[in-house]
This record gives sequence, structure tokens and C-alpha cells, in this order.
Amino acid sequence: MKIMFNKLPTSPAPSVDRTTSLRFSGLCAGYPGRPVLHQVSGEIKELTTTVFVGPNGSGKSTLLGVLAGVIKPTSGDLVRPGARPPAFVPQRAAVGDALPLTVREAVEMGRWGDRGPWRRLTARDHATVDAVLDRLGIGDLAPRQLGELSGGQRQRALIAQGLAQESDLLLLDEPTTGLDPEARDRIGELLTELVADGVTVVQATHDLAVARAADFCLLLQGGRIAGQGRPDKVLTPSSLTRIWQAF
Ligand SMILES: Nc1ncnc2c1ncn2[C@@H]1O[C@H](COP(=O)(O)OP(=O)(O)OP(=O)(O)O)[C@@H](O)[C@H]1O
Repeated sequence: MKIMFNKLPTSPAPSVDRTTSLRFSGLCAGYPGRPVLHQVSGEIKELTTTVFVGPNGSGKSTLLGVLAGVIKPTSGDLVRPGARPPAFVPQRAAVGDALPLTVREAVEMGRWGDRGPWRRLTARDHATVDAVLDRLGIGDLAPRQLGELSGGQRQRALIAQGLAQESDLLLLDEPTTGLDPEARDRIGELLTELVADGVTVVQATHDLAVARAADFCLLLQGGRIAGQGRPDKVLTPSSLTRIWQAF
């Protein structure tokens, strides 16, 4: 198994295209006693939006976790030529309601990768946190407890934490699930703006409209790749029927 995160600060890995943000091949991963991903290979191109689509339990979150570096694959290669590790925004439901954190504290945690939790944040860190709170429109929520927020507010706080990491690769697990159409549109617009600002965006989603609007789509079924490429080529009526009927 070979994992190359953050190892090549100045030049890309020789075997990887300059426009590749992340490449993975033959990935196998899962949980104790539960293999989930089987020989998963793919590539995330820079400055694109990529969606992971598939039925419940098909392995989307597990693949995001592996790409984010929080789940260790049992085999396969993962190459990230970029200078910074990816920023990961977990599923809202995976973040405990009872976490005794204010929104500001949660977003400040996004700076720990650079600063370490034991070091004081710098003036620049505080400015970054203020800027992302503003960008997500949640500056007024900064002193509120995370657990008191509505679903859409908490989702924005989690995305703010991801942005505070200042990575050029943002991995999001179902960022719009359960949100009303207005909140969903706001997050969709923000993700589009981020790509224009130089961030590569990858998200797991059940929302076919979001998936169809992406540049690339990776379709998972039973922990294996069932298709990848442009959404109009991958999310055809026949592939959707085949995969969801089999589910
Ligand atoms: N922490 C865990 N421990 C054990 N098994 C897990 C864990 N998390 C997920 N699984 C199992 O791994 C498989 C893939 O789950 P995963 O969350 O990656 O799928 P998903 O495609 O993201 O699903 P969903 O659309 O429901 O979010 C499922 O069978 C799930 O039960």
C-alpha cells in the first residue's frame, strides 16, 4: 500500500498528471470485520466538482474517509500531489449534538492542522476564521453552541470549519442532505464559487440534481465502481434503474 499525502510540496509526483488533485488505484478499505471498498480506482481533476453517487451503504462515506486520510486503506495506492492535505467536512449526522463547542470554536479547530491544538491561534488564524464565518453568513452565530443550531446552520458551520483549513481540496459528505431548497441552493452556489477561487470540490450526494450539475461523477455499488465520467454519461436512466433496482 502506498499513500502519498503532503509529501511533495514543490513538484507533483512524476507519474501524476499536473492537473490531478488526487489519484487512487486498487483501494480496499473498510472497518474491523467489514470490508467495504473493493479495488476502487479513480482520479479527481483539479478545479472540478466531483460527486460520489450510489445507494445507501455503497461506500461513498468510506471512500471520502480514505481520501481524507481518516480511514486507512488495507491496500491500494493514494497519491495527492498538492501541497496541503484535503479538508474534510463530515456528514452532519456524524457530528454529535452534545458537543460542547461554540460555532467559533468549531471553526477554529480548522486551524489546528497548521497550528496544533496546543498552540495559540495567530492574528492571521483569527482573521481566517472571521472571513470564513462571514463567507458562510454565520458571523452572528459565532457565540452559539453547535448543538443549538438548525440543520442548515450546523451544516454551514461544518463547511466553515473545512474552509478554515485553507486546503485546495475540499471533501464533503452529503452537505445538502436534509436542507430546505433555499439552504441547498446557497451551499450549491458557495461550492461553485469555491471552484472559481481555486478549490477542487468532491462531495457524496443523494441529490441527483446536484450530481448532474457536477463535472465528474463516480458511481458506487456494493463498494465497487459501477461507472465514472461525465454525469450525463454515467447517470443514465438505465444505469440508475439497474443499480437502484439491484439495491
Ligand atoms: N464505523 C463503521 N463501522 C462498521 N461498519 C461501518 C461503519 N461505517 C459504515 N459502515 C458500513 O460500511 C458500509 C458502507 O457505508 P458508507 O457509510 O461508506 O456508505 P454510504 O454509501 O456513504 O451510505 P449512505 O448513503 O447511507 O450514507 C455499510 O455497510 C455500513 O454499514
